[in-house]
Amino acid sequence: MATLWTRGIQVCRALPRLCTAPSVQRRTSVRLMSTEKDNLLVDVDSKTGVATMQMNRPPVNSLNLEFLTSISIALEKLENEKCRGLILTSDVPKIFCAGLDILEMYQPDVERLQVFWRSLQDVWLRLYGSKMATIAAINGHSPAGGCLLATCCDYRIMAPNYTIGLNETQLGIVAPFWFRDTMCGVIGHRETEHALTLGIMYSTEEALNIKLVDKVVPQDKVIPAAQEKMKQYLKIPEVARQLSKDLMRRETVEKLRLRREDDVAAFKNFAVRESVQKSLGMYLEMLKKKSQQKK
Ligand SMILES: CCCCC/C=C/C(=O)SCCNC(=O)CCNC(=O)[C@H](O)C(C)(C)COP(=O)(O)OP(=O)(O)OC[C@H]1O[C@@H](n2cnc3c(N)ncnc32)[C@H](O)[C@@H]1OP(=O)(O)O
Repeated sequence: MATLWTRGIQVCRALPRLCTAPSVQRRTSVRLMSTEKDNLLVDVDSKTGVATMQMNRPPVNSLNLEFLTSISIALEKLENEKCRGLILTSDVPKIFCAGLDILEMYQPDVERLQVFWRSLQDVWLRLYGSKMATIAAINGHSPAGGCLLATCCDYRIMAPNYTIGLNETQLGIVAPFWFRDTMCGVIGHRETEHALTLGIMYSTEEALNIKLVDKVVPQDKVIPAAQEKMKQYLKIPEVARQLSKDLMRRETVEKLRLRREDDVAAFKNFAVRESVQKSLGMYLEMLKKKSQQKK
C-alpha cells in the first residue's frame, strides 16, 4: 500500500502498477505537499483500479476554493494514473455535500470569487468528463453543488431519509447552464425545469421515483452497493465504455470549455448584485438560526 499526500489529499494505493510517476513507484509514502488539514481521502484498490474518494470537510463538506482545488487535483491525478473507476462519497456523517460554500459568495473578494468559480468549473469538467466509470455513493444530504457532484457521476446510489436537489432558487440564486445540462441528462428537460424553478429538494424516495438516483440501499450498504455496481462497468471493454460516455457528454463539456471566461464573468456580475447579496445574507442567517436552535 502506498500513500501519497498532497494539498489536503491523501491518496493511498495498494499496487504500484497504478502509479505512473517514478517517484511514486519507488517509495511507499510520499509527501508531495502538506499545507492544510486533510479534507479528502482517496484510496485506490490496485487490483481493480477503483478509487474511493471520501469528502471530509466538516461540518457539511461545503465546497470552498481550497476544497474544490483539492478535489480537482485528486481527479487529475487519478485520471493520469489511469484509474478505471471512482466512487465518490462522504466521510462526514449524514452529509454528502452541502454544495458551494456560501461564504465564498457572500460579501466576496471579487478576485477570489472568480478563482473560486474557475475551480468549480475545473471540478465539473474533470468529473463530468472523466474517462473513469464514476459512481456517487450518496450517504447524506446533497443540496445544490452536492447534487451537481452526484449528477456528474455515471450512477447514483443513495441512503434513505436524506434530501438531494438543485435548490439554488431558494437562495435567490440561479444554477448556471452546465448545472442545468447535467441535471437534464439525468432526469430530462421537464423535470429539470420543475426542479430548478422551484428549487426542489427531493427526499431519497422521491429522487428514486424521478430517477435522480438509480438505487436506494440502507446507509451501511451504500459503498458496498457502489462497489458491486462498479464491477458491471469494469466488465465492459474500456475503450467502448469510455467512447460511449464521451458520445453522450462531449457536447455538454465543450459548451462550457468554449465559454469558460464568459461564464466566470456572468457568475461574478450576478453574485455581486445587491439583491443577490441580500438573499444570500438572509439565507446564511436562517442557516445559523437553525444551527443555534439545535445546540
Ligand atoms: C450565483 C450562482 C451560483 C449557483 C450555484 C450555487 C450552488 C450552491 O451549491 S449554493 C449552496 C446551497 N447549499 C445549501 O443550500 C445547503 C445549505 N445547508 C443545509 O441545508 C444544511 O446545512 C444541511 C442539510 C446540508 C445540513 O444540515 P445540518 O446537519 O442540520 O447542519 P446545519 O444546517 O446545522 O449546518 C452546520 C453549519 O454549516 C453551515 N453551512 C451549511 N451549509 C453551508 C454552505 N453551503 N455553505 C456554508 N456554510 C454552510 C451552517 O450555517 C452551520 O454553520 P454554524 O451556524 O456556524 O454552525
